[in-house]
Amino acid sequence: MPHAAIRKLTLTAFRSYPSAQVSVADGPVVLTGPNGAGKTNILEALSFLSPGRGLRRAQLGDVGHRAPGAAGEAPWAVSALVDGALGEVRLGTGHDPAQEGGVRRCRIDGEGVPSANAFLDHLKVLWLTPEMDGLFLGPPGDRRRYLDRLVLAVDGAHGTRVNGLERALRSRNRLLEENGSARFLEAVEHEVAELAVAVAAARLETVARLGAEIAAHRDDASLFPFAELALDGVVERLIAHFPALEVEDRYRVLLRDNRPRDRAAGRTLEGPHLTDLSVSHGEKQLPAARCSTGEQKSLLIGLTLSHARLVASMQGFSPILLLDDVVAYLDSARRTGLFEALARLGAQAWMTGADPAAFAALDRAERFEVAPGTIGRA
Ligand SMILES: Nc1ncnc2c1ncn2[C@@H]1O[C@H](COP(=O)(O)OP(=O)(O)OP(=O)(O)O)[C@@H](O)[C@H]1O
Repeated sequence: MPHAAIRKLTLTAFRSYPSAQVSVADGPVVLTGPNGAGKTNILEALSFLSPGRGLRRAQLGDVGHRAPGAAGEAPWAVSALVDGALGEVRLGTGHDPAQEGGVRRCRIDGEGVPSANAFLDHLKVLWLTPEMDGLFLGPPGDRRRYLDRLVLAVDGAHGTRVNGLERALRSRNRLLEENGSARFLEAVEHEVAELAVAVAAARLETVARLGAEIAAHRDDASLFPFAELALDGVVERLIAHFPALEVEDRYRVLLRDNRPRDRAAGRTLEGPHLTDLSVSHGEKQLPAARCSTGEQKSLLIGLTLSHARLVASMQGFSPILLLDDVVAYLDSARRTGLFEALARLGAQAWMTGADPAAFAALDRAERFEVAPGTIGRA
């Protein structure tokens, strides 16, 4: 299967790098170096080649390089020469606090584009980071965000839908607070319901596709357990029982009936903005939250691989995978299993770790040594 590949990455005033450049023939790419050297910063730069706030969910003003003792926010930029789904392209993104306020600027071959959504036509970037280890034990909001990233990689319009729903809900909450007229409330609830059904339906569709992808590869799940996924939310339940048009009507009635309760609470208490993604260990039939730490981590690796396969089969093009500190944790059989799975997937994977020995079994890798502020071939 053809795959997206970063050929050259250029960082300007990005995190610990005043400036840096990495050229890669194809990959996989291994970044090693001591703790705090700047390995994750490179993956974060690559994660800005997709919509959103990157793999750290950073504030744009925190990303610019700050010399020791320097104050204020610095402008930063990431530029990448990419072999993407539509051929070779240069993607650029960055932020200048003096000019753009809270907006990340994006360019394709030097031409400004409205947002990083436009990058999705060229490549998808998926990631797994140590911060995600707590996903199954953390608040539903984290799982919802994770779910929406899963959906976004296969359905580029999903981010716009989710943002639209959030905006419409804010309008409804404001109208409730200000005792707005019933006519205005009805109009905004109409919009909320329409977007809510679209968001829930897109999530359900991706979860179903991902479930089918996981089921198709269940037999190779001995190293990374297979997950069972379900969505827990009011609109998702309605979709399971009623035709789409009726779901919208029923949710609108629910919103109308809930007005006094929601006004008192200061927010909308039911809807897809509160949906949870439930994940279980398929073989053990155990909720992921009750699995061991190692099992939870393996479940996430299995999910990441399945998602990458789904994205590849839907786009006919493998995504870029960013695996931060994933390999060191695995025993040698699982390391080899992961390397083999990545090779089968044919995706360009960027992997980090403090110890180069953890990547010894990886064939054909391009290896880089990272030290504070610099990156060079190992
Ligand atoms: N805006 C910034 N300006 C300058 N340096 C920064 C900025 N943001 C983060 N850093 C520095 O980047 C370093 C962390 O880099 P990074 O997280 O990439 O390390 P790492 O190599 O992945 O480490 P580990 O192996 O511990 O995960 C820290 O020393 C931090 O101070």
